[in-house]
Parts: sequence; structure tokens; C-alpha cells
Amino acid sequence: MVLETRNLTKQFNGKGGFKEVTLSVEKGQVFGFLGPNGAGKSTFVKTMVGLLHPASGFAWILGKPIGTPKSREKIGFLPENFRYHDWMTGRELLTFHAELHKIKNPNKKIDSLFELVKLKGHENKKIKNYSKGMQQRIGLAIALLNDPEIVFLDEPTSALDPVGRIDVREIIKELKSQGKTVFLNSHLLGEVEMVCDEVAIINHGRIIAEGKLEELLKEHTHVEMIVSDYTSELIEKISRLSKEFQFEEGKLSFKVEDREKIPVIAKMVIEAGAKLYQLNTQTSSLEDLFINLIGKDEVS
Ligand SMILES: Nc1ncnc2c1ncn2[C@@H]1O[C@H](COP(=O)(O)OP(=O)(O)OP(=O)(O)O)[C@@H](O)[C@H]1O
Repeated sequence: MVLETRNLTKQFNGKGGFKEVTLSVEKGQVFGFLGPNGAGKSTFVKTMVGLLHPASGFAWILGKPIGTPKSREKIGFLPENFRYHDWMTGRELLTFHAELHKIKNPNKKIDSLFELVKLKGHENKKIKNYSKGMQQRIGLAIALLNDPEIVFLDEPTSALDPVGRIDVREIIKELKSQGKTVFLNSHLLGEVEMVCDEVAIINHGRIIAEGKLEELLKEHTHVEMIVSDYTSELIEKISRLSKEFQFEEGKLSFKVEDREKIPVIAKMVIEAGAKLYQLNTQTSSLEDLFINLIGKDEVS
């Protein structure tokens, strides 16, 4: 595992932060950490990179306990509220960070990063004259300077325009193809859906869902069926196997938490002697899943 936590807690005078978080992230994964504002995402990432100390629990990065110099050697971090030395030029800033990482002859690496984050031609401009989006791009370059094994990106596209967001998505895909692990904090669900393999959803500091994106989405499938010659007993049976069941004049609409229930229901219809004219399924979007889970969590 590249990242592992067990019952990790960090709160501020008993409030906020996150509680009892147990997570594991495999090498080469793009892991999406989702949650509403104030859920605890940034506190978690800051704790992972050693900027905050946990109150209790355990965590390791690349097998090394968090907060130790060893655990920080191979990580990259783009903070949510980035602010760089604005009197430096872009090149000076990257050279300074390369010195901190003790990278020898960093110029080639720096040139390739300016290219990657699409800041070529702006190397000698002062950071104070960079736009917010350009500052976020240089932050991404800093995060990648030491060839990290795991990169923590906290809302990496918050200052970027739609084209910039696509650029970041491409960079994330490129990192994945190089076998790197990306830990992506975001509330842009569409963006997460496009790049992440696995997600965890955090609400009020607690993890309320975790798993492979594909599996989580599969658990919430919407089904529509058109049947005739049915009996009330059949309709009753289907309603017991599903959620959010609606029925009107031969048209059934419902959700199943497990896709395997769909062929079972279809078989049931046929065996009951009813006629099945149409069966459509639609897997929920991550947005549906998110709203559903957060909504349920607020009620309970
Ligand atoms: N230094 C701090 N002192 C006190 N409370 C804090 C501190 N940092 C965060 N919190 C609280 O911890 C909770 C989680 O905050 P955090 O910034 O981790 O959330 P987040 O999920 O990253 O939110 P957002 O999406 O808005 O960035 C919030 O209630 C916040 O007010």
C-alpha cells in the first residue's frame, strides 16, 4: 500500500477535522477524496503530508510512519490555499524548491515541468504577475519536482478555467500511466468521475463510503420496465426487491442496490407469465451517489 491509515483522528479542541479514518490506497491508483465543504478533506491531507499531527491512530506513507522525514521523501503536495514567494520569477521559485529537494542540475527537469503545466514562455515573469490559475499551475510543477511516488492534490483546479481543468486531468492520467499514485481532494464530482479509480466520501469528519468507483456506482442502478399481463402479486414481489419503487399502468420504475437483482427480476416477470416489452437500466452518476449518501447521512 502507498498510503494506509488506521483509526486516524485529528480534531481542533474536539471539533472539526476528521475522526477514526481507516483508508488504504494502492500504488498506481487515482484516489478521489470527496466531501462537502468543511468535511475534513484538507485537514486529512495536511496530516498525511506532516503539516498537522494526528491526535490518535496510525498512518503510513510508502510504509513509513507519517510526519517522519522518510515518509515525506517521495511525496508531492499542491495545497488548496497556495501562496508562493511572489517576488521570485517562476524559474527562481522552481530552482529554490529544487535546492530544497537537493536535486542536482535541475534545469532540464524544470524546463520539462514548465512545458507539462503549460507555463512555457512565462519562466522569467515574477510570480506576483502570474494570474491565479498560473500560480496554481506552478504549484503543480512544484508538487511534481521531486518525482514523487504519491502526489496529494487539494482542489487542484479551483483557480483554473475549463481548458486548465482538462490539462490537469491529462497530467493526472499521465502520472497514473507512470505508475504514480494520485490522492485527489475535490468536490468537483464530474472531474473525479473522469479520473478516479477509487473514491472515499467523507462527511462531518467520518468516512461514509469507500470503494472502487465502478462498484459504488453499480450499487445504485435505476431500472425502468414496461410489462403487461402482470398480477398484483408479481408487482408486490418486485417492489420488495427494490427501492424508490413506482408503478403506473404497466410501467415500473425503481432502483436496485445490486445489479445482480436485475436478471432475477426479469426472470420473475417471465415465470409469472407476464409480458416484458422493455427493460432499461441506468447507472447513477457520482453526483447522484454523493447526494444520496450525504442526504442519508444527514438524516441518520
Ligand atoms: N486550524 C483549524 N482550527 C480549527 N478548526 C479547523 C482548523 N482547520 C480546519 N478546521 C475545521 O475542521 C473542519 C474540516 O475542515 P477542512 O478544511 O479539513 O474541510 P474540507 O473538507 O477541506 O473543506 P473545503 O471543501 O471547504 O475545503 C471544519 O469544520 C473546519 O472549520
